[in-house]
Amino acid sequence: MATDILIVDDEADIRELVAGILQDEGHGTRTARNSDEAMAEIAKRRPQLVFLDIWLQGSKLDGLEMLEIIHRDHPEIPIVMISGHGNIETAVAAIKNGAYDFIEKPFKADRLVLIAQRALESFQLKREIKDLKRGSGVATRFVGKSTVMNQLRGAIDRVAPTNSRILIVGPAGAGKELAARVIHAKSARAKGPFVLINAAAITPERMEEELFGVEGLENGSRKIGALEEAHGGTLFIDEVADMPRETQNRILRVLVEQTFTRVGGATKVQVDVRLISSSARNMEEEIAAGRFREDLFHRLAVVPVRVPALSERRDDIPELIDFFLEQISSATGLAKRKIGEDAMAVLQSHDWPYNVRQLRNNVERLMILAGGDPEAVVTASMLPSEIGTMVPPTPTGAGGEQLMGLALREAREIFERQYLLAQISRFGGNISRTAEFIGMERSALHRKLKALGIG
Ligand SMILES: Nc1ncnc2c1ncn2[C@@H]1O[C@H](COP(=O)(O)OP(=O)(O)OP(=O)(O)O)[C@@H](O)[C@H]1O
Repeated sequence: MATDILIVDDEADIRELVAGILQDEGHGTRTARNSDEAMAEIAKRRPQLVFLDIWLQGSKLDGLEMLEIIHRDHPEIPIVMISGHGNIETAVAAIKNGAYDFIEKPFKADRLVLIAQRALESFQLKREIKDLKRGSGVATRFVGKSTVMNQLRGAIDRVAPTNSRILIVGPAGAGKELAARVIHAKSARAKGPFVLINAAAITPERMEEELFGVEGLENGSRKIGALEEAHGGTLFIDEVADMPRETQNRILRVLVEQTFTRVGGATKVQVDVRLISSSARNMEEEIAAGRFREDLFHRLAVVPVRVPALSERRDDIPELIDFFLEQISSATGLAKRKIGEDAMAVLQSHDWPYNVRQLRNNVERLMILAGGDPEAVVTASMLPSEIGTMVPPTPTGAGGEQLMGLALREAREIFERQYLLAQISRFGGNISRTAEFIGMERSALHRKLKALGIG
């Protein structure tokens, strides 16, 4: 991810110099001349690092006052004070008040680059720690008060404390994995590991090694598999219907015999693992077609749990959107957005074939596309065409609004193009994975890319 450094200085020369040096190192920079501009930039998107001049001529707040506010609101952002010759004492005081470091004018490019590097690493570390701390909490927060969600919650509360094996069924992206995590978190195994293995993402050849581990590797070592890793906790097999027949046979044997051997080994391994599996496919059909063993199905689905499609609980959509705005904003620093009533109505009536994951991805996309103004309200006309109908600009006598509408549409296309290109490059050019991630069908993404003049 590109870095984002804010440089606050009243002297244009210094701003340009610092920005230039950092840009040469590949960093992204923004600049501000005074406290008002700086605060507006920070509100727009949380920077990863701030260079802050101690003396800010013609600014409402000086550097030390700003330090106090930024540090209070965003203690995780490192702030490097830029001090003039002779005010080292002030710079030292700034460090006592929470600044990360200071750099004295005139400075050498090398020192600036080094300080920036170190400060960015500190930011990254703090964020990772925060994510880790937050991880379990967020990952198990199950949003939604609709009747179907309350029923699901009730079912989860009943099955969680038991040790029964559970099969969670429901459409793609509806929250099956999340339900499994909630069950684990509410079980007596909560302090133990939660290990996930996705049967659809692993080749049949590797599946057994991943599940059971391997013995007798080249250097004589062994690798433990998911079953052993989950000892004392829960093993979640996602898309269990995609498990090859041979692996189904072995799993069944493990469930009957309660022990297994690693691939290439003879040692009998015994583990204490609760098995939760999930499937987006209709298991009865899989069994009828001979693709899934019926006896295994009955052993896995001691208790079946169904996660409803998003279209069965439209009442939950506003709360889910709020939750994702908050979650994405705190994870990425993007400004939260207000969703206008007309946009909310469209979002609530959309069918969401890829369910909550697709909704979440669209919220992220809107946050990126909404541009710089954090106060801007997302209207129905800003929604991507595959969700709402793109509302055509209101024709007026003078044609001004129409032109404005066209300009907006063009700007949105540019943003959208950038967004899609960024996602595609994130997945190494793999269109299928990109499509899955942003919750679009592959063919729809292709059409969209064509329409935007890409590929
Ligand atoms: N009720 C909910 N509250 C908050 N977040 C949710 C909820 N349901 C799903 N999510 C979020 O939506 C995304 C998709 O959910 P999840 O991965 O659990 O779906 P899934 O059914 O397992 O998907 P797949 O079938 O593709 O494996 C995740 O980011 C998850 O955290």
